[in-house]
Amino acid sequence: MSVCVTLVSARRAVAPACLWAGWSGWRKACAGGFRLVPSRARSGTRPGAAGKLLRDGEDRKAVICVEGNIASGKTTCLEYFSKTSSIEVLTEPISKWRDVRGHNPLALMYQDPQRWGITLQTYVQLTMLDRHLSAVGAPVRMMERSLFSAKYIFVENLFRSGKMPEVDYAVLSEWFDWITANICIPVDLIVYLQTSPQTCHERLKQRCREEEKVIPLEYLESIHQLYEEWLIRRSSWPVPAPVLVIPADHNLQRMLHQYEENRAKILAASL
Ligand SMILES: Nc1ncnc2c1ncn2[C@@H]1O[C@H](COP(=O)(O)OP(=O)(O)O)[C@@H](O)[C@H]1O
Ligand SMILES: Nc1ccn([C@H]2C[C@H](O)[C@@H](COP(=O)(O)O)O2)c(=O)n1
Repeated sequence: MSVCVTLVSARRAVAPACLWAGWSGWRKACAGGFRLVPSRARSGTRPGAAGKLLRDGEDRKAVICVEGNIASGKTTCLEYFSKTSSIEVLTEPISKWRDVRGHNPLALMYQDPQRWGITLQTYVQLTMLDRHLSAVGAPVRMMERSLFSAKYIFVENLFRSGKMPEVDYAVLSEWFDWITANICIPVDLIVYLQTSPQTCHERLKQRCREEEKVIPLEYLESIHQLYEEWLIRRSSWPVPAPVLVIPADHNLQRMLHQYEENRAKILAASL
């Protein structure tokens, strides 16, 4: 008999009604949530999974994370692949970052990173974990960014640039280390959309997201350097999966052509 640890998804974390209803009410409320089971019994399924909690039934699905600088074209790439029936895309939960119970931590972070960086990044960590653990119907899950880039790129950038106090960085790092030590976050392929910071700056201005109007070119240059250190030079943090680099400074037509050219390599992650 396998021992199952049942946790509730972030969407169900606060459930006062079922707490009052006792254990059976709790079980009922959790029925639509997810189960994390110890991977001990199937430690052969994924490297590094042994002993960690694994989302029940999801371990056989391929996970592709599309990484890249702000406005590098990740959403556009995901939109293109969303037309493939075997792929289910999961965009970044940015609408949540712009509205958590009426507050906008993304805007606050850009206004005052020293004060609000920890607030945004704690919430990003939670919502990205939720994305990684969410159920998908299709055999391939294509995600925009990952729990890993949230920590290795954005938290790191805030800290290194002196905009995050050391204690905030320490607390976020403790959370990240606990999550990755105890929960299996499988990634089979990273697709890195490699752009110049200048291209991103142009696309950012064109997209014109209100919160991002304050972003200078230097910010995009720092994010770019961190991505290059992580995925190209491999000199900073562990890379959780093979990396497919797609040069992404080209116009849209040429990018779509490149996506088509790389389709087989991308889908090979699911074989
Ligand atoms: N290859 C491209 N050439 C020109 N503009 C692009 C290209 N790809 C995306 N865009 C535009 O650039 C902006 C940012 O693209 P988006 O896909 O939202 O980036 P991301 O999701 O990485 O932030 C959007 O306005 C989008 O329409
Ligand atoms: N961990 C993160 C992830 C994203 N952001 C910011 C950067 C952008 O302003 C926005 C969404 O990014 P995009 O998908 O457009 O590249 O969220 C952050 O601050 N921290």
